[in-house]
Amino acid sequence: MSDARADIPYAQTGDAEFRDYVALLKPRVMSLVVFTALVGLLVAPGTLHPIEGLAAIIFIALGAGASGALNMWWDADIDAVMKRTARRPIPAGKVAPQEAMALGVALSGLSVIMLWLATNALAGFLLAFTIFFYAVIYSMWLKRATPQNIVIGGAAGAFPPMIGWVAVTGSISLEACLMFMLIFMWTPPHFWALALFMKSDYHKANVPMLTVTHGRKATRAHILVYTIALVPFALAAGFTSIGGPVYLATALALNLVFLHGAWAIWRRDEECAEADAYRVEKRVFRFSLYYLFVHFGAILAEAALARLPAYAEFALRFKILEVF
Ligand code: HEM
Ligand SMILES: CC(C)=CCC/C(C)=C/CC/C(C)=C/COP(=O)(O)OP(=O)(O)O
Repeated sequence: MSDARADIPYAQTGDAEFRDYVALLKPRVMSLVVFTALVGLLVAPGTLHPIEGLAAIIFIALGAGASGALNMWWDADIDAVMKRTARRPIPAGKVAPQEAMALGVALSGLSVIMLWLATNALAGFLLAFTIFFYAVIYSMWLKRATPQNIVIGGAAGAFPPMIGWVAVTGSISLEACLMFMLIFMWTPPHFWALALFMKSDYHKANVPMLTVTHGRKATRAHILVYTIALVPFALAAGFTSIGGPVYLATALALNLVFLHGAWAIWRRDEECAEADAYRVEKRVFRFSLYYLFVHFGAILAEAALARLPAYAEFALRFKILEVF
């Protein structure tokens, strides 16, 4: 393992603002993490007191943020040379690397302990494992070691809905595993579509992303293969307690569009892709975010529909009581 951040002199401007510390927590990626964790928590069988549920989501978000800060601390040297990341708080000289590390460690400890206390030990353990996986296994080890970095490392981002589910039930189920697999199999096409139009960044930073090590043609083929492998997991969830007709119809449509995009990426000739500024690749990357968001939205919609009769009965009884 190479020493990533050893003695890199980041000029400190000393003018860190609150928003720089927020940026360390990778808030935009956190939004999807929070949403998927929230869905896991809301659709799990059983109930959590609303205050406990809110606390669980806040601590999962804090844990995700903590792992983001640790990732930015470790990867500051990479971030400094990539155009997309050069303005992050550490390479920009706003926040000292040690400060980011301290924030990451402190928030990790706090979020894990608080999630444990608010819900249960297994949820706390899974959050700790997820932070460890993203910060240590992915950032410190795999990212600089193998082009399979994001395939294995992607597991970190797949845990949040499982953590939400476990926070309620205290155990792992088939449904929790399918939500995990949905994100796990989705991550490679999500990321490689982006890497196709960001190749020079990773090349410059010497990060062994698939585009750099195996070339663009191989990356295009990998996107197609992983998208095909993703489909059965996405559809299988429709036949469990978190699925139903709304989910299945939505998943079918989303997967057809995603497959079509992956196919279009695979079919592309490099010269024509470059000539039209990677429009297809950019479209597939943007669609990947929509894909995941809407899948989890459909899971939530199924849960709401399933609970509708109970709510209706409650409302009806309430009205009848009012009459008498
Ligand atoms: C190892 C796995 C992953 C890698 C390498 C990766 C990489 C990236 C990169 C490089 C971006 C562009 C960010 C930017 O423009 O600064 C991005 C965007 C994004 N990713 Fe991922 N991602 C991964 C997994 C995930 C997971 C699991 C989620 C959520 C469940 C996720 C959610 C997002 C979101 C919401 C954005 C859009 C952020 C924005 O608006 O800029 N990603 N991802
Ligand atoms: C609950 C919890 C701890 C969740 C956190 C897990 C999580 C959101 C993982 C996502 C992985 C991710 C965004 C990788 C980005 O790769 P990168 O870091 O190489 O991207 P970069 O080049 O933008 O830094």
